[in-house]
Amino acid sequence: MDSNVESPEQVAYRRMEETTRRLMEEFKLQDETSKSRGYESGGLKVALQSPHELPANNPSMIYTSQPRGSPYPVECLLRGAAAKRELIEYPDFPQEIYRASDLEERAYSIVDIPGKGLGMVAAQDLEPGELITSERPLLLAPHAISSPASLEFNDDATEEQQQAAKYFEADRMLKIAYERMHRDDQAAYMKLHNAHLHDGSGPLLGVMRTNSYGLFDMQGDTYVGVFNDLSRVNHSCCPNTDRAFDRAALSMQLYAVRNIKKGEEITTSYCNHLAPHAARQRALTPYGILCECPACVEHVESDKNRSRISHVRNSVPAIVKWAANPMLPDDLLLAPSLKMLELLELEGLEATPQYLQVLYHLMLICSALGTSSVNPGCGFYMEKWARLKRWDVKVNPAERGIQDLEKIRIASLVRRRVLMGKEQEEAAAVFGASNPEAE
Ligand SMILES: C[S@@+](CC[C@H](N)C(=O)[O-])C[C@H]1O[C@@H](n2cnc3c(N)ncnc32)[C@H](O)[C@@H]1O
Repeated sequence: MDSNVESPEQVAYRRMEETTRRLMEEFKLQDETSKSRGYESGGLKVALQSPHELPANNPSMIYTSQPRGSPYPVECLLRGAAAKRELIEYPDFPQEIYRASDLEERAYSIVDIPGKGLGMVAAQDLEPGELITSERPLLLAPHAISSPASLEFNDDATEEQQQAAKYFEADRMLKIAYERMHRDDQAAYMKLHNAHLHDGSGPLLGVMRTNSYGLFDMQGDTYVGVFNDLSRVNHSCCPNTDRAFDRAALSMQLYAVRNIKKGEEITTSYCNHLAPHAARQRALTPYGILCECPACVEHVESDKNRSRISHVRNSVPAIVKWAANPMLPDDLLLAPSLKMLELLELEGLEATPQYLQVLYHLMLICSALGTSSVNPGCGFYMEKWARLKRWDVKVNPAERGIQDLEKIRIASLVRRRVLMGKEQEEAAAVFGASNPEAE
């Protein structure tokens, strides 16, 4: 190899040094902590003490590799001692995970995708709910790092100067974290795509802004992470996967939300993909993406469909009322729910809460109607729902599902007029005297 040719990492380092020099000159900075003529930074005190020795309201940035002692740690940049404490005191933290590269067979590979750079494709057929990979970030930091609140500006500082100073400070903070990272992780970070080469972001911030996913909220900050493989997944407004962050293992899980064929591209959403086309395009512009997914190509029709879908609400109380009232037709809720499911699948919106909500409604409706009268029946929708719902980190799906199913079971007995003595009492307790069957 020609030794005069710079590697991508060397180019990135050189650019980082150039940016640093230019900004040091522009703001007359003497060293990292000195006061400049244009602005003063209070954000760069580095705390190396144990979090237990620092007061909870200590504003210093904490640089820490977590989980400590793990062969596969995450370089974390945390805002204050309380944030570090909250991170490491999370229930069951730390759970160890495998690196995808340690596994003999991976469910995906990273390849060139025409017009999109690199991307992830399925190395095998995948089913809805199937885990594709679980990966720890290379670097974790507060989302708001690119606008440090601790900067104070002179009155005559222009907006442009203020923006440049914010990006500069952010890159300096990221540089400290970067220098603590393992060499392999540094190289992997620098190889990632940077869509912010010309807007004043330093190279580390540019990579972070291009490749990070939101992970969780802690102490009023949203934390984001940059990944080695997961950051290679390209965007689609009809994504075939969804993501869930496991805090105990400090890792992001990527799972299929519909059938994915071997060789098919694996996609995720970088924005609110239920929003109208124009809003999505605005959100994707900083990534340099002109999305050509089916929803963007046919955006007039798709916007109408997505607007209808965005109005899907929790209808469990209405379903229970219908189930307990035999005067109402059997297909009152079944037909519109089936149509809504079809629309969601047509739009490729399986990675939305609305999809789960409609599957759940169908599960309850079919349960009330009895398995024999509906095809494919309650079990079919329940299985689909449960496969995706198990990734929901917020709710214990088993508990909620069982409670609602119990209500529906009683309501459907009312509907089918097959109530026994004890069930009549239960129905009276659930539906009160307004229910003719329970009186
Ligand atoms: C997080 S990276 C994804 C991996 C990237 N393709 C790479 O080569 O490393 C985001 C960048 O990928 C490209 N990208 C992602 N989704 C795209 C899409 N739907 N169409 C075109 N380019 C896309 C854009 O250049 C974007 O800035």
